[in-house]
Amino acid sequence: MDTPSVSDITPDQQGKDNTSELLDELGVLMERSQGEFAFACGGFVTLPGQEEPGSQHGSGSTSSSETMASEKTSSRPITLRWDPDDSSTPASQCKLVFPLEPCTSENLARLTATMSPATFGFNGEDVYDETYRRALKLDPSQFSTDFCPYELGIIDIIAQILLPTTRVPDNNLTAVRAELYNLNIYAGPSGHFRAHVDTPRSNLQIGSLVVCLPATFEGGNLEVRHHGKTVVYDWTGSKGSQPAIQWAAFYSDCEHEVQKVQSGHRVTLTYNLYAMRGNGRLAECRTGIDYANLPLYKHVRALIVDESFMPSGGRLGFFTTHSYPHTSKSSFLPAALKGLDMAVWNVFFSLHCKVELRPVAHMDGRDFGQGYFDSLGDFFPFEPNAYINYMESLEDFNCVVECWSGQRGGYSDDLVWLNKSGHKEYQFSMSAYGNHSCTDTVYSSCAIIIKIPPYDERKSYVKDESD
Ligand SMILES: O=C(O)CCC(=O)C(=O)O
Ligand SMILES: [Fe+2]
Repeated sequence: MDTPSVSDITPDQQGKDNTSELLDELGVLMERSQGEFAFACGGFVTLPGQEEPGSQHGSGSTSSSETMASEKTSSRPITLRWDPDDSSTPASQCKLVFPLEPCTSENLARLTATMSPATFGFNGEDVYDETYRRALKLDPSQFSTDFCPYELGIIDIIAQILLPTTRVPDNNLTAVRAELYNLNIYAGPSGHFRAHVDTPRSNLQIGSLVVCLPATFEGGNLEVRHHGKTVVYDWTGSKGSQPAIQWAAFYSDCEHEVQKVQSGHRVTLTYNLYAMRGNGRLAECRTGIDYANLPLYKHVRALIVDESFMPSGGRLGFFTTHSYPHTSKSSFLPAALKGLDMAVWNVFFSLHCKVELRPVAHMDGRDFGQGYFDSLGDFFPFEPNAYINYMESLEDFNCVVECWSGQRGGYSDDLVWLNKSGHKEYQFSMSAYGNHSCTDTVYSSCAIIIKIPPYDERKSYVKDESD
């Protein structure tokens, strides 16, 4: 069945109705706003070099205007120790200090000999395939390091950029917890990891952090993609004349890849990032986004006070621009919304519109964002059931969707969609390709459904606000 389009709206015969044009403008603004919200951020921390003690700490976000944090910090040299294969190996031979000195190349060779080939998750299994990923890994139980992303402020920066504040009462996720996942080495001439999406480890996981320790290598750019945009992290160089620890963090649903390392060793620590009810440094002094200053807020407010916009009220639908886990009761939504999705939620919520998250089901092959909308689920989250446990393929998913929408779905003739679903390509691949095998968590499309009150009702709210 067809999705009602903006132009299908019946004009209110009682008065002037500019809804159609106004919604077209709002849709364009939302599309443009996408660029204002970062999906990845990165930075560096210098270490003391030969010439002067390090004193610089930078961070860049991927939003249209690059930002650099000005906090001045530098790191001490980073020590890495690991368990030897043979217990007679002296500790001094199982240790590296970054920036790497050329004289430690024997220890580096010993480390790579200890590490195992890195697998990736595919169809619920850990697979080793060098055409897809060529890298070495070491489990955190087998090494230790004095590198701490909290100490250098990296986690605070990530929380500021990737964890937008929410107006959801009693459910604020304001801090980020980083859990060390692996030590990896991508070595020349062919270390790489083809495009994939990391496997979420829990419903609270918001993303991944990759920290590149200072060592010499060529190539190995990390490319992170979301909504047709790509951010490239090139960690080959030092910062000015100083060696640096360089890092990038990105949302879980962003596709990313490590380009081929031509020579040298690209040594990284990877972390899983989880949203937390905060009690870190940021919890009491968040300087998160002030939604009232967003162009989107001003635009929507102008619509709400406009008598010719949806004079009798109505419902709008916005497909979330990020993917979210939906197979658990504890999906932590809407508190865990990201980027533009959180902005849309907050903007309409602040303007007294009822907002709710709803699952969207669709059949394979239909372009539901362009007029083949199938079914809007009744509630969110979608509870796990027997089908989900066996869901490893697109066919299985379609079966689940059909079952679910038959039982619980509802067509929604009165809904006007503000955007198209941008995440069809990611809905099913989450359980197929990842950095770790897992079938527990899958992503599905979800939408923010906004109830616009009739003008007569909403004008009193607006009046109250300006009094
Ligand atoms: O090393 C990197 O830059 C990214 C590694 C990665 O994608 C992973 O371990 O899942
Ligand atoms: Fe990854």
